[in-house]
Amino acid sequence: MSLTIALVAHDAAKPALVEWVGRHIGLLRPHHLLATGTTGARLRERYPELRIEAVLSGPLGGDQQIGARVAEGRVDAIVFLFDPLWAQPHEPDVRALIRIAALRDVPIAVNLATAELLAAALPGMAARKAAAGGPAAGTGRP
Ligand SMILES: O=C(CO)COP(=O)(O)O
Repeated sequence: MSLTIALVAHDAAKPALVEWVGRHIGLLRPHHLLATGTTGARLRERYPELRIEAVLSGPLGGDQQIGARVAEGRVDAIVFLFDPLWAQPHEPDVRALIRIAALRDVPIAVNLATAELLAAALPGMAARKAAAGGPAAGTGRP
């Protein structure tokens, strides 16, 4: 069963996310990829073969849109490479996305080291979701 994986990166981290997707493209291809606007555009441009659903750009509400799906249990994993060196105008939205992922127990990788671990875990997550016949994550409570 396919997973829904949200991909989000602040500008300084977009190249790293684009490379991460390229390294794991075979693993990612069967899954539903969801991205904030500019991240999604960057990924589509580089990997036109991937189907990527893009929501609004982060500063225009894209983080909130993804957060709403997390709240609804419709996102299985998130890679969110935020910029740890620069404050964002939509900082409350950034915090809200991380918070709702923590609350709903959805795996969220906020750096490349964790994104690599997440990539390695994807096949197992997909198998568990298939066995459960439903969301692999997002249904738990801390
Ligand atoms: O700002 C973001 C996440 O907080 C990312 O948004 P973009 O992908 O539109 O740049």
